[in-house]
Amino acid sequence: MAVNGKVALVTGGAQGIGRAVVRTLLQNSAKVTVVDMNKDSGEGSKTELDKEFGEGNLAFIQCDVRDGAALRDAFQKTVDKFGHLDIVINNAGINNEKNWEKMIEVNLTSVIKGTYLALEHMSKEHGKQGGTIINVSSMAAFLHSPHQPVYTATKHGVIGFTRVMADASIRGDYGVRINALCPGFVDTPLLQSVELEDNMGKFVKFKDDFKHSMNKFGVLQPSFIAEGMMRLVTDSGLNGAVMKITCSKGIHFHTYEPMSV
Ligand SMILES: NC(=O)C1=CN([C@@H]2O[C@H](COP(=O)(O)OP(=O)(O)OC[C@H]3O[C@@H](n4cnc5c(N)ncnc54)[C@H](O)[C@@H]3O)[C@@H](O)[C@H]2O)C=CC1
Ligand SMILES: CC/C=C\C[C@H](O)/C=C/C=C\C=C\C=C\C(=O)[C@@H](O)C/C=C\CCC(=O)O
Repeated sequence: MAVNGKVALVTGGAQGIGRAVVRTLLQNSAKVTVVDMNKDSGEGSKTELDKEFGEGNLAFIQCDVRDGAALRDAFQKTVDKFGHLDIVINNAGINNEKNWEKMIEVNLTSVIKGTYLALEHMSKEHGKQGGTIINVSSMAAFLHSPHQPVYTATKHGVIGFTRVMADASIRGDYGVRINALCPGFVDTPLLQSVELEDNMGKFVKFKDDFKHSMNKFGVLQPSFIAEGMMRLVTDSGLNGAVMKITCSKGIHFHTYEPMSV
């Protein structure tokens, strides 16, 4: 899929990885809606990006992705404003082992909601033109560690859900490619949460292990993750692939044993 002229919706797009991919999409002449709960970051980011790429290419909608009605409304407003929808990146996520029920709502339940809403606006089963969905997981799903039990569970869930939906898209002829993306450690504000008892709860005592892993495996830049996302958007042969992005191997894909019949 060429990106110029396409319409994208990015959750959690006001900062970090999401902001990096929003900027890359705008660089490639896409129209973008940023859906984020942080009004100040969202409006600040829009002001900066409007200066760089001109007004009329970027919309910001303040929305907590856990609010299903508000998320549905954000998708509809995007189609009303830009005419259609082609790319959805379910990126919003948190690290909060203390309020782990909230974390499941953000990191997994809202990714499921975002995927189903994306299909309503893109799938041929709804008479639409097709598109691409990227659901953001993590390398935490492959290299578990003792301090993020529920975060790890949510990221495993994103992969499992995404792979099944990619199969459903083939069988149902949705015309929509659906991928999971698993970054290693990335230099964003999220990483700071590992130091905080408010986020880590009783697991904060393991923070030195986490920092050891960061030192061992390295920390990536958000722009490199955006590069991986753009490859998933533009390469039509990747439906269902699980992309991994690490310092050691760069952009690569997880290989699964073929299912025995
Ligand atoms: N930073 C890292 O090391 C890694 C991050 N990830 C994942 O990448 C995604 C993005 O993370 P980062 O950019 O690092 O985080 P970040 O904390 O820098 O940015 C997350 C954005 O999502 C927004 N957000 C959070 N909860 C929300 C909600 N309920 N509704 C709407 N917006 C909400 C925040 O306001 C923020 O703008 C997350 O899913 C995270 O789990 C995956 C692997 C590594
Ligand atoms: C407080 C921040 C919260 C979450 C950040 C992030 O989501 C957590 C990441 C957790 C683990 C990252 C692991 C990174 C691993 C690598 O970079 C690999 O090079 C390690 C080598 C092999 C992994 C096994 C495999 O590839 O299957």
